[in-house]
Amino acid sequence: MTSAPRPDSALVRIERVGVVHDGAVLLLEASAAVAAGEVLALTGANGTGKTTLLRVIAGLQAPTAGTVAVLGAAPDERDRAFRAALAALLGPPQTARDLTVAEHLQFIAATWGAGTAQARQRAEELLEELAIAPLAHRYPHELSSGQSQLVGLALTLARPARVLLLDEPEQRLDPHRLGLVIEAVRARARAGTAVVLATHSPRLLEELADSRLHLEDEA
Ligand SMILES: Nc1ncnc2c1ncn2[C@@H]1O[C@H](COP(=O)(O)OP(=O)(O)OP(=O)(O)O)[C@@H](O)[C@H]1O
Repeated sequence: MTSAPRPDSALVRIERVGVVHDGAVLLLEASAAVAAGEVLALTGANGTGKTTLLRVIAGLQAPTAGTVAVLGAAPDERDRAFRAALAALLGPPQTARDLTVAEHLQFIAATWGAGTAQARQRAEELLEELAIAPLAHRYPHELSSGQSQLVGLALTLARPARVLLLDEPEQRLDPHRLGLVIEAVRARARAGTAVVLATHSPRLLEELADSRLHLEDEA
């Protein structure tokens, strides 16, 4: 009797993924697998390809070598099922000048199926979780850089996600706020989300990461 092939338990699998652009190496070959509930940290010096690898997993950049699978399929940014499975904070999020922070959060929740009351509640929960409730009625251009980072994270966490990608979530955060972010990401992982994050923060690495992929420059 032949047994059926076992489904891949990894929500994210990258195999020998590399990116070359105009003759320049953006990312040397990288391989990793991330299961539900796991946090993989990408580390390495500036310019070793951490953001590039996150962009590849998010379907924003095609690899020039190797393969990447998210929930068993190649990333497709325009596929709604893929968009419903993956949330990413890669640089400042796009925001609308005429919507407050709370309205942005409600809008995202409503986009993904929440009714009005539920969307409002979801927004309040995220604002509380990241201690940014006092910013609820600010517009995006009325925030400090650290506050913008927290709001960007809240907007990302407002999306449904079995896979969460974060590029240096520690940026511009004070130690207390960084602790809140670590808690928030840990809670998502405990709920079964696979997390891939790039970081230069020893604390984040120590407190959050289950595994680490260290990227190197071209020798
Ligand atoms: N649009 C682009 N065109 C050409 N080269 C690029 C482009 N974006 C990034 N690179 C190059 O790709 C390499 C990897 O950049 P990437 O942003 O992925 O590094 P990183 O590890 O995230 O760096 P950091 O720690 O500074 O954030 C770098 O050498 C960078 O100069």
